[in-house]
Amino acid sequence: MGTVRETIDFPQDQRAFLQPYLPTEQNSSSPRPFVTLTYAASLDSQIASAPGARTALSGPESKAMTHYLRFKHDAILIGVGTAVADDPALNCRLGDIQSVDEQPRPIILDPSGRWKFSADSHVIRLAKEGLGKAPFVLTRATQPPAEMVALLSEIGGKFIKISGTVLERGFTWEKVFNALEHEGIKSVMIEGGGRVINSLLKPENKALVDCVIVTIAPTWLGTGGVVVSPDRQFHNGQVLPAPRLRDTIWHPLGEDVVLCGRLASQSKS
Ligand SMILES: NC(=O)c1ccc[n+]([C@@H]2O[C@H](COP(=O)([O-])OP(=O)(O)OC[C@H]3O[C@@H](n4cnc5c(N)ncnc54)[C@H](O)[C@@H]3O)[C@@H](O)[C@H]2O)c1
Ligand SMILES: Nc1nc(=O)c(N)c(NC[C@H](O)[C@H](O)[C@H](O)COP(=O)(O)O)[nH]1
Repeated sequence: MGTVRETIDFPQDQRAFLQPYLPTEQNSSSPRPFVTLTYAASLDSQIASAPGARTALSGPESKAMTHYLRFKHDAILIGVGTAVADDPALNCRLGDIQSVDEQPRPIILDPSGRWKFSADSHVIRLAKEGLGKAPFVLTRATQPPAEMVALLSEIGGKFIKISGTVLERGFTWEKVFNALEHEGIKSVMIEGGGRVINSLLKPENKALVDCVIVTIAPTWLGTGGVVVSPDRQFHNGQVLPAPRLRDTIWHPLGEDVVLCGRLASQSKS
């Protein structure tokens, strides 16, 4: 049975506040992709009610905004924890989309082959039906399983091998962005999950992030969920400055508030 084609509307008159935070043509001449870090959090800074639990936090208006962001980026990137927990679609369901060429490319960071996708996985099904692009899976494996290689290649996706050192069982971000640049990807929105977000907020990585867009939902999830709270960093016994946003806008959207800001240049101070 085919997938029901859902169409989401993000009204034109609500789009303007995001404009200063979106990738532009000027950015596209930069050697590395424009990076937007975006997620939805509860009032207790949690993005899921438990590790591995898919948790809807965004209301319909901010969900529509996320689809607009997907429309404005060349790629959507998630960690394997999110791929396994959410079986996400990773496509844009905005009415603006005219053809699959306008869809963002799903990128999954899966160093050790935890994501056991099949023809039934949401993102694969959508790509088969022309409702999204096929994923690129970043891996450390020299020989990923042949049936997965075949499934991806049938729909225009692939495994991309990232070699060299790995950071806390993850890839170094420079290598990830180099790989995306090599694929001609000029802008990427990083949607999570917890480990990916907390890693990007570390002092050594935060200069790689151009904009941060957080949806804050008016709810508390309670202890035990997936928390956005980067480790406190020390240097010579001193606590390093905590990440902080500048150029902020707080924009109410439905019952949520959307916080936009920038991290990058602050890390140089
Ligand atoms: N509310 C939201 O906006 C939102 C968004 C995305 C995910 N989520 C939730 O987050 C949860 C998953 O989060 P998680 O922390 O378990 O997994 P994750 O999605 O952050 O994936 C982490 C994995 O990615 C891989 N990885 C590769 N390079 C990495 C790097 N440089 N840094 C960090 N990881 C790297 C590692 O294998 C690591 O274990 C799920 O419950 C999902 O529903 C919520
Ligand atoms: N903006 C946002 N609000 C949420 O309430 C929520 N849970 C996510 N989560 C992001 C994560 O990347 C999910 O995996 C995708 O939101 C899956 O969504 P799709 O199936 O692709 O529509 N993101």
